[in-house]
Amino acid sequence: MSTILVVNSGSSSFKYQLIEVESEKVLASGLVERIGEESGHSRHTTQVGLWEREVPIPDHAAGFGVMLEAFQEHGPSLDANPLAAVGHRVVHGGKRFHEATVITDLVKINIEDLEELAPLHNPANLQGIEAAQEAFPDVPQVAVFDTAFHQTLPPAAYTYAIDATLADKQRIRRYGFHGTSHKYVSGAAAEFLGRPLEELKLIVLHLGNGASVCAVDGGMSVETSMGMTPLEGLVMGTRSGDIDPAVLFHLNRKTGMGFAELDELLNRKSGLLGLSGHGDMRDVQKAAAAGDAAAALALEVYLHRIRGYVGNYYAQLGHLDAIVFTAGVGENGPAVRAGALAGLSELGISVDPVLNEVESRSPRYISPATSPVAVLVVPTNEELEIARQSLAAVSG
Ligand SMILES: Nc1ncnc2c1ncn2[C@@H]1O[C@H](COP(=O)(O)OP(=O)(O)O)[C@@H](O)[C@H]1O
Ligand SMILES: CC(=O)OP(=O)(O)O
Ligand SMILES: [Mg+2]
Repeated sequence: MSTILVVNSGSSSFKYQLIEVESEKVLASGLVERIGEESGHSRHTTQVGLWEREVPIPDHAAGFGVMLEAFQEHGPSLDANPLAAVGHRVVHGGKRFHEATVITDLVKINIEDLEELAPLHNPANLQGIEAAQEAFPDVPQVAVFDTAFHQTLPPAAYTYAIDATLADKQRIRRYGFHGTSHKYVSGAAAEFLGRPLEELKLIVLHLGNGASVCAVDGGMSVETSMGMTPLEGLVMGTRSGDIDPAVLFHLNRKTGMGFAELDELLNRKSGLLGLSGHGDMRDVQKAAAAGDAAAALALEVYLHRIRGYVGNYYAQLGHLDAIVFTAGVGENGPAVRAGALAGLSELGISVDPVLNEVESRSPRYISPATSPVAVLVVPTNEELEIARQSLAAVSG
């Protein structure tokens, strides 16, 4: 059995799982959050219990230390489960990385070089890698890139219509993100449908805090809504998604806001948060239900954007076998699923109101049995996919 520690470092938190890959057994999982705030929070879950701690966690290195202490105090022992690898989620791999890669100094330089393209994510990913190298100097570290699955995008999908020479020099093109999730979910959907992935045309809606859509043709990503950075596309918790770039010129001229402020505005103060004051979908729904007009509009904008992408990608694919919902909102938000696909029955897309309310951790249909296009909920498992790819990278 091969045990892999999977580390998913976010900007202010990280999640981890200790996974026995062949059996898909999760030996432990946890979360270290509110890194850099006055008081941090950690949770460690094993097969025998759950432990929580409130402690200041100044940075990701300290957060990694909190995780190691949890393993020491509550198990399972990392000596008894020697690690085959530590698998790291790395958000931006640029054009260079097509698959999971064993981390060398050169790979780290490349990840650092891409920080300017993913300022919320790559610096945190790198800190996680360095903390893991220090804690486990003899264990191979593997980077699994969010961008890798989208290396199959055709030029028509990844090219921005701007000066080609400048774009090339500055690495400006669309890369796409959440690839580990889109890949895992496509495979799991094919398995659930009992059909070869090679034959299927799918639209995957990854609706988490960050959110993106992917058109998957025969198992390959052919179009996706995030672009050069994870800012483009859908409305997200705090990110605007698509916006006319001239808004930025206008704000700069009118208010004097500089690039740092504009970056902060679109990445951290927009999306659901900017529209309603709430970045978490559950809070937006609660406020809308209580009659808050701003929250109701935020929901409408969110759903309108998804519906537009579904129509767009259906047209790009020319045929559609299934639409697949995944991630926090996609897996747990029946109202969002129904709202996003409302009015599409002429396209063969409908959601069954009873099936849509079923709560389950397993893949399931939410479309009526007679629907030409299947609509599914398939829970994502980025950690298992990272563990599988990490094992393949160190074995191959
Ligand atoms: N029952 C639910 N109904 C609607 N939204 C939910 C529900 N449970 C979780 N969510 C939403 O899922 C989002 C987080 O998704 P997740 O995939 O965990 O995000 P990330 O991994 O990007 O941090 C939050 O906006 C949260 O409100
Ligand atoms: C790439 C990205 O947006 O990731 P997340 O959803 O974890 O923020
Ligand atoms: Mg996520």
